[in-house]
Amino acid sequence: MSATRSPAGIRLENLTLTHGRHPAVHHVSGRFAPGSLTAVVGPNGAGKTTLLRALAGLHKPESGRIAHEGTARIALLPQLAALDRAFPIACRDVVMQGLWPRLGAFRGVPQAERDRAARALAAVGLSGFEDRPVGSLSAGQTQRLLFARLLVQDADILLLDEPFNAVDAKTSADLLRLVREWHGEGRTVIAVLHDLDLVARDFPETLLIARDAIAWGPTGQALSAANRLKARMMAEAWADEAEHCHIAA
Ligand SMILES: Nc1ncnc2c1ncn2[C@@H]1O[C@H](COP(=O)(O)OP(=O)(O)OP(=O)(O)O)[C@@H](O)[C@H]1O
Repeated sequence: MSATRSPAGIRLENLTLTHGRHPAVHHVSGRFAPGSLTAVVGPNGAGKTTLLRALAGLHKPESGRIAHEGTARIALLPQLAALDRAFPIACRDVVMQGLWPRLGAFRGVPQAERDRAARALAAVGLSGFEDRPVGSLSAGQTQRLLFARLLVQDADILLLDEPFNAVDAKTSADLLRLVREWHGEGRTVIAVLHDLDLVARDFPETLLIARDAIAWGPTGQALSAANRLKARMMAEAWADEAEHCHIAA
């Protein structure tokens, strides 16, 4: 990835996201500062994936706004389960998908870009996997592959949805090293995570969400016992059939 970065932050202005009539993210305001490394945590169903998809431009706000500070290339690492591993596609071609926004899906790929894909596979420890069908990979190898696809996108803002889910300690450490490198290069990294120990150790900023933003700021403060309890209670207070803007009793 290239070393020089233009500052790329994102502001949420009273952002509400819904699925049908269900609120998934509710009147959230705040800022992912340029170059920040933020964990998004919260109970199941708290709206974390929906928020990430909205930041990637894949989910339209019901109300409020997502304001980008600066011109940024954004890349999303979806949850591992979102990848169709039964589809017969080789690892090289999965990595190449990361080049589509720049090269188009159906154009020939220049040798330089093929080399870049090979380097990305090597960087995640998958040298020699170019022709392997994706369905033959273990969960950890598949997550490495998705990181290689992210690498070739050379994005200013990286959105990671449970990047260390279903991977062992070695893979997790290797991928975390990449995340730290991206942060060190001035990229803005936003990751949905469930492992609070990892968050406390490696993520300086945290957004604790339970549809509403419970806390957003330095991780030590955001993850206080009081805030975590509040997040649990808020998650229980939101019924799935709740009307937009109403908390069920
Ligand atoms: N496509 C969809 N259609 C209808 N409702 C949805 C859809 N996707 C998510 N939801 C609902 O929106 C709410 C938030 O879901 P989301 O996946 O964003 O939560 P999450 O915090 O990422 O959860 P988890 O930690 O379990 O992955 C949930 O109530 C969920 O059922």
